[in-house]
Amino acid sequence: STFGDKPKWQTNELTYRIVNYTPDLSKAEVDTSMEKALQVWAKVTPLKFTRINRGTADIMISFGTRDHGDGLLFDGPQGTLAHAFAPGSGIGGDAHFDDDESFTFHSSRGHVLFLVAAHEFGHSLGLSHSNVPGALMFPTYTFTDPDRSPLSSDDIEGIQSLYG
Ligand SMILES: O=C1CC=C(NS(=O)(=O)c2ccc(-c3ccccc3)cc2)CC1=O
Ligand SMILES: [Zn+2]
Repeated sequence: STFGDKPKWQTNELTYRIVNYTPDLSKAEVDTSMEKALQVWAKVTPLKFTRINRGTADIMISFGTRDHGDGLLFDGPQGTLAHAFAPGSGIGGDAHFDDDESFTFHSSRGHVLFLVAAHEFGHSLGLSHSNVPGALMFPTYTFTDPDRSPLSSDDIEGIQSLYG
């Protein structure tokens, strides 16, 4: 049935594009953060992510502030760090990061871009929030060692229920 089904991608081959960059990190650090964040999900599903550098990708990744063109305004420093859209055409799957925030590469001061992106890409793939504290899809940010997978068993069960 179509009613009530959580939206998901109808293919396992997805493209992404990093449309612009934040001054907080080097270009290479942003590229690495996004690649690692997608790999978190690719490791536990049949999903494959391919980067494109022009044109329209399934997951368009961009940094912006305040009114950045999707009608959902960012709120300046603190508050919302990012948002992402559930699977679908057009803006579906896209992830936007609030450039009034200070993102960091791996220190526990500031928000680790890799962790925020991994959470947002959970939404881009069709996940909603988890009620398990410490889960990657829990609504509040918690710093975890970026050298380890941030996925809890609840996150893995959630994504495998969609793309197992
Ligand atoms: O669904 C929502 C709505 C509210 C959001 N608030 S946020 O941008 O401040 C945010 C909060 C927590 C995270 C997060 C949670 C767990 C691990 C890593 C990041 C990411 C963004 C972001 C979000 O994804
Ligand atoms: Zn969220």
